[in-house]
Amino acid sequence: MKLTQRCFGNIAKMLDFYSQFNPSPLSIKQFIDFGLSACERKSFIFLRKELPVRLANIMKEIHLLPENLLRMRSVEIVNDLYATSFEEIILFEKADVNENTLDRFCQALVKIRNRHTDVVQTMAQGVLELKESHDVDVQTENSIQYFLDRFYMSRISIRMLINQHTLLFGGVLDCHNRHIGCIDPYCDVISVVKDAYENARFLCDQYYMASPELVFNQHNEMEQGNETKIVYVPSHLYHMLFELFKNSMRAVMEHCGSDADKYPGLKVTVVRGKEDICVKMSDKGGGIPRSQTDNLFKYMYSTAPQPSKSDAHTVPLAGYGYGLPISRLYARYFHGDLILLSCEGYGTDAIIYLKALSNEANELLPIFNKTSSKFYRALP
Ligand SMILES: O=C(O)CCCOc1c(F)cc(-c2c(C(=O)NCc3ccc(C(=O)O)cc3)noc2-c2cc(Cl)c(O)cc2O)cc1F
Repeated sequence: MKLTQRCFGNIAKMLDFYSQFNPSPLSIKQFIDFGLSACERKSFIFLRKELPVRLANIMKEIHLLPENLLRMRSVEIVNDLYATSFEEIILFEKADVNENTLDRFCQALVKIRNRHTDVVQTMAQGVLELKESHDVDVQTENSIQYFLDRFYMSRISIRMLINQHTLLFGGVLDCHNRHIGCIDPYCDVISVVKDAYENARFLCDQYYMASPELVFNQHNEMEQGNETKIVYVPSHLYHMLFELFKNSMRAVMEHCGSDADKYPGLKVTVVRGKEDICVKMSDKGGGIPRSQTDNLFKYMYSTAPQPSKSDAHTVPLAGYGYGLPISRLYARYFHGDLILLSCEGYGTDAIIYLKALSNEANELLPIFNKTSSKFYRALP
């Protein structure tokens, strides 16, 4: 049954009910403390409210999108996915808290996570459909940028809650693994840097038959001489680093030309400060003009046609163009950031800022309210 028919049912009322609550941001410290106590019942009681609140908040924004975007086939598909998942979660609202309910809840979360696997690509397809069918003015482009940053941040946060619950209580217990869900309390930053480098280098070698070397150093202001460790989600850090390595390698190889016999190395500096952990990646890839740097973070600007399967080997470092904006969202999700400092004619520095202290690494969540909806109301 299409969303529109369902929406006039009780979903609309339930959406209004749950969207009146603000999402409750958790810090990495709270994720860790909760994970160490590992009480499935408490987690269930928290999530059966928090997940519908987060889903309803972003669904209300989807419904405020400009008509011509909302009517794109791919956006309707995403809308339906969210409505289906919202319906499934609110079924647990008044369920008895027993073994059977807890098992069914875990299964429902896994089903929802799988259902939403391709939402980033599907939304990108929706933006492409809009670009190909309508003229998009600057105001609409800005509202799409505003929405997608909030939409993808919401998706990162919902998947974080689902992953924590299913990893902690989903039955696959690995007592040797010191991780708390998807969080590593002792994440070694340099080892994630090396992993991301090796994998990006593999793609670079495949296409360019060569790749820049990695030169790294670290400075620990708080514990002189010690390696920099952080309480963090390794997969988030890996995602950011892999994207930055791909971009730096592409710039260096294109700038120096594939016949060069030597390529300037990529320099990575990891610094542990009192408040921040910084990972700076410096390349000599020729850089981009300051006037163009912001465009790299724009969804509309970088929405490239999907790399077709046949020529997927041609530009392996290019994805859907969403790599950088979403990497910045991962950094911002726990109150960090990702910035680009390019010197045209020389090269580019990219800096990832992370919160050094887990009690300061709070989720940054979009909140649906009068302010945010005013942003959309002005649209045609
Ligand atoms: O498809 C994807 O997902 C990857 C999408 C992204 O693809 C790009 C890419 F990997 C690398 C660059 C690039 C260039 C370049 O290309 N310089 C040549 C030119 C000179 C002038 C102008 C101009 O005047 O406009 C534009 C480019 N220079 O520095 C960078 C660069 C960019 C980032 Cl984000 C980074 O972390 C490190 C870098 O070295 C641009 C990309 F766009």
